[in-house]
Amino acid sequence: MGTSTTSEPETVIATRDLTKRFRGGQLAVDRLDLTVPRGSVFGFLGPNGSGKTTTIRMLMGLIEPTSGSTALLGRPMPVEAGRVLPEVGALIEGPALYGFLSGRANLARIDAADPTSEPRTRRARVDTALKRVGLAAAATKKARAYSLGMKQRLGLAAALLKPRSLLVLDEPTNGLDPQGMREIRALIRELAADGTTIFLSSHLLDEIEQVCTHAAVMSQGRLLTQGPVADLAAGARGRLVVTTPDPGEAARVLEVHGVHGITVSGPRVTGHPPAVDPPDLADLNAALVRSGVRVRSFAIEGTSLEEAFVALTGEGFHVSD
Ligand SMILES: Nc1ncnc2c1ncn2[C@@H]1O[C@H](COP(=O)(O)OP(=O)(O)OP(=O)(O)O)[C@@H](O)[C@H]1O
Repeated sequence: MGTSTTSEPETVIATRDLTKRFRGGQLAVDRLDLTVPRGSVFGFLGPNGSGKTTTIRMLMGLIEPTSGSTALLGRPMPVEAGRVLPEVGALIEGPALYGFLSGRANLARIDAADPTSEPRTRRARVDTALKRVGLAAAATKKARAYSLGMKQRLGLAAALLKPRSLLVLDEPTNGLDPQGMREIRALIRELAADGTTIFLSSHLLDEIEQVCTHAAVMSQGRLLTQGPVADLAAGARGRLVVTTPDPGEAARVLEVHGVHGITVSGPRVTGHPPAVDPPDLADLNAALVRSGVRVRSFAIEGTSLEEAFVALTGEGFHVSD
């Protein structure tokens, strides 16, 4: 399923200087240049309030940008929305479902609302979509009896009633328990394996690392970086972790030697090594020992996206769930 554009553009989402300033003056998205390659699972990462939902709403033509431009599937939006949007499935801010209807009846209603969908093949389309998301057995249950994860899967099924080139999912695992999250992530991987480009927002770094091939990192409406996840994570230097019975002195010595963002928790002192590539860790260790710090362990931990984020912003990736 998936690709039905004739032109098959290599870039499925491209924004240039995309900006949204709300009426109150809030600059939610600031000159965003996003490039989402075809076939990617693209994670749009950022803490709460960093502008992800606003961007997605602009991409889908739900709100107007203040300035800048957007192209979906190689076509300018919103002027070509009529041609583009049928190829784009979206799940934004949770699916709108009727609790008193079954999962199947909900999908049938959504399908019927699409003037281009053929009524005679509706049942087959709905059943295929239900099967796709693993809800065939629960098809006749009322939607209000569905778990949050099942509701989310039903929302995805709605987005999959037609073959799509692109799926845009806003925080698809938000509010789900770990099992629900695993199910949605597995489904995203399956859809991607079929060739659908998937653009998903998340405030969860590990989620992006688990499912995405590419990512863009947002902070306060601005794009910090974008590219293949492996490249972003490789750019991080990792966190220095020292365990010692002398944490105060260790912190002082490390700071003098250019380690920044130091935190002390019991015997554990962590921080970011100086931006020398590669940092001379042997010298750092020797400096500690010279100052009489008793070093029990000295290691670099994790070169994850989280470290990349910290390195880019100089701050932790704090989010309120
Ligand atoms: N309709 C609106 N009017 C005014 N300000 C808004 C509006 N919608 C969002 N904002 C502001 O724009 C900024 C970005 O919000 P947005 O919802 O896009 O962020 P987000 O990264 O999606 O965060 P979350 O994960 O919490 O939804 C925030 O400061 C928010 O308060």
